[in-house]
Amino acid sequence: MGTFKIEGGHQLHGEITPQGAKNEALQILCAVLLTSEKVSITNIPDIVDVNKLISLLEDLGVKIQKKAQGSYTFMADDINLEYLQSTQFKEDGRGLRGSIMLVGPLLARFGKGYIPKPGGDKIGRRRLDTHFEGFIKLGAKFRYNKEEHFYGVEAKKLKGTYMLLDEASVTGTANIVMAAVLADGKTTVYNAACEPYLQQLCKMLNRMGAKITGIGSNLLEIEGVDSLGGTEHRMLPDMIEIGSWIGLAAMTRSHLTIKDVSWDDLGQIPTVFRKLGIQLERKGDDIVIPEHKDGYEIQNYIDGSILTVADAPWPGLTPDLLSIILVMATQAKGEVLIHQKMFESRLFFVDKLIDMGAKIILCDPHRATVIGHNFKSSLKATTMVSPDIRAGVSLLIAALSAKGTSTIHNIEQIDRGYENIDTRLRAIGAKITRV
Ligand SMILES: CC(=O)N[C@H]1[C@@H](OP(=O)(O)OP(=O)(O)OC[C@H]2O[C@@H](n3ccc(=O)[nH]c3=O)[C@H](O)[C@@H]2O)O[C@H](CO)[C@@H](O)[C@@H]1O
Ligand SMILES: C=C(OP(=O)(O)O)C(=O)O
Repeated sequence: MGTFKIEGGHQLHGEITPQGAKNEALQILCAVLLTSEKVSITNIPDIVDVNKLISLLEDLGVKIQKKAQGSYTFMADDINLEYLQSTQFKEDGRGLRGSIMLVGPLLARFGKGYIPKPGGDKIGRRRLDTHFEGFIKLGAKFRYNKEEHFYGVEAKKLKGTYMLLDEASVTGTANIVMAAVLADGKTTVYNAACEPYLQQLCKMLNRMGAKITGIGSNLLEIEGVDSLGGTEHRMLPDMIEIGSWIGLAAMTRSHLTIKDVSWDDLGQIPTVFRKLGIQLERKGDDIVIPEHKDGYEIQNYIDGSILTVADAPWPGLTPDLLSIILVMATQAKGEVLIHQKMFESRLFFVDKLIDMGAKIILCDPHRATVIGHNFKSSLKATTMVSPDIRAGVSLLIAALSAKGTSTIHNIEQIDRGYENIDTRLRAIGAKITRV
């Protein structure tokens, strides 16, 4: 178990460049299986989950060349389908959530796709019904081995159809779209998820020869084609990392510039931070956060009632930023209700913040009320364990703002999604070491 030691209470300064988007990378990498031609991808983040997926692709027989940091070519012209039945695949496939998106492309191109119950954050139930109901609608036969938690779908040829998803699942929509692009005829997917990750995936598939319309909406129409070709793709900056750096700047009252953020793809994110009192300036494509010398004040609603920050499928606020917003609110002036609607176990980490002196009432597993200190009292350093990727980063931000030296164990959870976070934090003045 890896550990960070953090000496908190220091102001940070300088520029930070966000990595490529983790959740986009996981979709895009799976899509290379849809063609035998070369696919070149840049801005791939060097993080544990992505590297695990690249190694799964390699084990499947994909030829991979690293051209430079974050830049790779992939060629899936000789796939070893037997690997999918191996014990190694049953082990490695469960190492991350994103591996589930291997199924759609494999089913579409090779007529079969298998996956062990995938891993990812332990943040509540994470069902896969939407994915498999979609494949079944496209004509696939489904089986599930309960003992091994091993899922399988098979079909000689998928057939386009209409489907109304039971929920706007991000990875579910990606999986279904990747299956439908090679199906016979037209598929309509209603209640589709439409995060920038998915918009990027659909645009890439269209460049490969797919015929997808409705990109960015919750109604996708996909006219099946016989085959797809190679392409080039560049990952967007990671909007969750961008939100994390905004939270960090606020809590440490630092002047930070976040470079090349792709503002137009950030949706609600800047607006929500502004409602929490954070000043964000747009300079070209950068976000500049000035030093908040006098703190930041949470806005109430027009009628004077307390602000609620809740997650919702895109274009609502992503659930992946709620833990960061919650930690930031602990030093705001005012109160806010954080409502994590999607996941059941993502707010339990507030216990640690309470130990550190934060004023939080956990109302139930989904809701927490935060009463900010307005920097009148700082958080106290402590020892903690990172329970999941976003809670881990939130605790790290809390530790960087706290008085004294904190210890965070299980930092593998943070490394799953943040590239060289300690090195990048040291470059802006943080006192953090990996032990
Ligand atoms: C690898 C990857 O891309 N992971 C992201 C992806 O996970 P993932 O694709 O696994 O998440 P889903 O979109 O399937 O759903 C997440 C959770 O939200 C619930 N749900 C979903 C849609 C909906 O309309 N109502 C609803 O309640 C689901 O039941 C589930 O518990 O999307 C999540 C939701 O943005 C993010 O937290 C994850 O970081
Ligand atoms: C929940 C997350 O990731 P995953 O779906 O990979 O567990 C996340 O990125 O916040």
